[in-house]
Amino acid sequence: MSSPLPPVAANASGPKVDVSAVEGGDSPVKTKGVKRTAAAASSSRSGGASKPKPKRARLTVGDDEATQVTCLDESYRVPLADGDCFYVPDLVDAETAQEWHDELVKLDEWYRPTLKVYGKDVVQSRKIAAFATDPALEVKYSGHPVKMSYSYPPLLRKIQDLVEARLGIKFNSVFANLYEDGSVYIGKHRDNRENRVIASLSLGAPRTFILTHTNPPPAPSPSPTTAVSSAPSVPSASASPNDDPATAAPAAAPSPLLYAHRTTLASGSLLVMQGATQQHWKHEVPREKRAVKTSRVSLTFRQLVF
Ligand SMILES: O=C(O)CCC(=O)C(=O)O
Ligand SMILES: [Fe+2]
Repeated sequence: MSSPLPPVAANASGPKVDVSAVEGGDSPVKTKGVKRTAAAASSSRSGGASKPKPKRARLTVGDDEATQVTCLDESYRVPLADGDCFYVPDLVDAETAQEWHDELVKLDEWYRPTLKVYGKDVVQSRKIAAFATDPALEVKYSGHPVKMSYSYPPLLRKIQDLVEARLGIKFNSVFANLYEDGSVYIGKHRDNRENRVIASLSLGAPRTFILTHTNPPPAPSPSPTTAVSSAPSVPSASASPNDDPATAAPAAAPSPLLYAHRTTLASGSLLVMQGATQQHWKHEVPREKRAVKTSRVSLTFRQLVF
């Protein structure tokens, strides 16, 4: 059985930062974070007579750190309320995507992380493999350090180069997920705001992806006489037949923005989440035991600010 991933930020030697406690959330799946150890931070600098302060995961980042994807055509936008999300259905063709999948599943770096779930250590059934370009970058999932590899396999480097060229930004890490079949899933969660941009490349079996707004507007009233749509994504019911058109309040125009979104991530597709998306939305790849019998790899390229 697959368990969802409850990642939290911390590092081995610095003070612990439990981002999940701050961000809250109604699912057992918490957030993911990053920081550098004092030792790692100093080892990545030249000189360093005075010991630098440990860099801690933060919940907010400055505007100057806000490198975002700006070059994608608006036709790729997923019109989320309070979110900044794009879906490119065909970053690479299906044949290439399958070839990459088949090559990546052979990597030595795959492992099942151990998670703390309600105080107990649980081995996750979904394998992951994590890579970072910066040797100072450390991440914890739920109290356990992620096994991070600091050298990229050539294919992964090639893929990251391609994604970076397409999006016009650089990433400093990639977390790969292996969904061996439809029984493997990732529960509803959000990744923390240190993930300034997450670009997820899907390779192999198509999988359902669900985005849920954490604070949608109230549903419209069921009563036809009092019906006033306050949920912008739901078209408002027409006014009651008794309403005098001259005096009736104008119906609220339905907003084109979404408060929930369900889609299928095609093989070779790229999904980009950035801006305030993680603050206002949760996402998941649900179990599809019957429908999905083959394997999928997602490469989640991350721009982690630390
Ligand atoms: O596999 C996916 O498409 C999503 C993975 C994800 O949400 C994550 O790694 O945080
Ligand atoms: Fe995620």
